[in-house]
Amino acid sequence: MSNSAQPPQAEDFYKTDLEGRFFPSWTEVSKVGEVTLGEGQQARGVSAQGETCEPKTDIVFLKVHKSASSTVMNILFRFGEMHNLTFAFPMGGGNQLFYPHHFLAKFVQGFSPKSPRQFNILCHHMRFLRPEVQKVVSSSAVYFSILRNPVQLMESSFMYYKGTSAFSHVHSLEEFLSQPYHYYNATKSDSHYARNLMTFDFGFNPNGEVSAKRVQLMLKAIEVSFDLLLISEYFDESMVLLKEMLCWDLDSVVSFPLNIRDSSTKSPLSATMVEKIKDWNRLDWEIYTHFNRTFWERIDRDIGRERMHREVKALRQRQAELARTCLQGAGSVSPKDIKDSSLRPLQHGNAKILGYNLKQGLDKETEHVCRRLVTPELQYSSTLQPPQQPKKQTSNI
Ligand SMILES: Nc1ncnc2c1ncn2[C@@H]1O[C@H](COP(=O)(O)OS(=O)(=O)O)[C@@H](OP(=O)(O)O)[C@H]1O
Repeated sequence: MSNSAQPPQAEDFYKTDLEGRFFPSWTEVSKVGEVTLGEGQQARGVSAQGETCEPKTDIVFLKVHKSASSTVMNILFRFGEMHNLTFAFPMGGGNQLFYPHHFLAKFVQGFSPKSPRQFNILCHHMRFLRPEVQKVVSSSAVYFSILRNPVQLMESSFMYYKGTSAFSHVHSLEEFLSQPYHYYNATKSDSHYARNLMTFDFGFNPNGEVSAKRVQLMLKAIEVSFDLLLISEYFDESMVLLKEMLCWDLDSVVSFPLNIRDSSTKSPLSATMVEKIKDWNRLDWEIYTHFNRTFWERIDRDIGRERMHREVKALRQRQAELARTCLQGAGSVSPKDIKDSSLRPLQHGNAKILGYNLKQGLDKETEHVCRRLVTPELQYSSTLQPPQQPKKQTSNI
């Protein structure tokens, strides 16, 4: 990651640890050897401070595109399945809540204004609209989302949404950035994939003017609605914050990265391109830099960096242990090498999305746990979804 792509606050936290490690985190940690159960193994129902707390089961997760949100969703699917929680599935059997429309309660399977219903977990892709969301969850629900550096987000989005109107006529992201208004038409229904995608997913206008006042209003509105904003560049730290907020144990937030791209479909970004992407996505940049700062302030306030370091270490050790138990080889594999077709993730645009092979000969219970960890979003969602009307939406974009 280019330094100039990174806002100030996030860089200095055990830098060397993070620089060498992005994917797959367990390959490095697995060298550590023995797995010890540290503070991270807090029993469910007991907070890190030793006070009792009730695990939270009413949850709204705004699944922001291209921000590691499928990995978070897998965590929610596993927790919900294990604890028999209800999910707000999209009506008609689709995978998205009629995105890119603003969310409406009636998009949820089983909800109708005449017989309103509340669900435990709302986590499928949607464009956020708080008053409508509030109709389908408890008033005590916890709201959270995840953000990603808009520079890397756009590079990912360009490859994944290569077929959309703004990107389909250019050969490279560089070409698009050389004259974006030539290719970008804000009135097209898929233009949001090309500019301020986070701003759009939070429900705001991605083409709005960037005045200080407007930015402040947007940040305030997000702050009022969301209890926690995770940062995908600091995924493990995010999981520690999440488990603390939800009063869950460490095992509940362990994951393998999902929906990850093969490096052959990633493009290097020059310093000039980084600056252009920041300018082009100015609203996203404002959101990201603000909540990246408050993320670290929250860690300092609630956990402290030393304890965070220990918790992250425990989490990575647990992931390494699970990887050794569950996976063939060192980690993710190319889609053509995934032996079990039910574990093959959706391939989209120009992105090559990696997956996993499970070890052979696992006992039934272990196989179940391992399979769930690596089941791609669409397959997992279908498994959990009760039988319903013929499908209306099918794609993952
Ligand atoms: N654990 C973890 N930490 C950091 N980053 C992660 C993690 N898991 C997934 N990813 C990266 O997230 C990108 C996919 O995001 P989404 O799952 O939100 O995409 S989607 O909108 O649902 O298609 C995708 O980014 P790109 O590889 O750059 O495309 C993934 O690599």
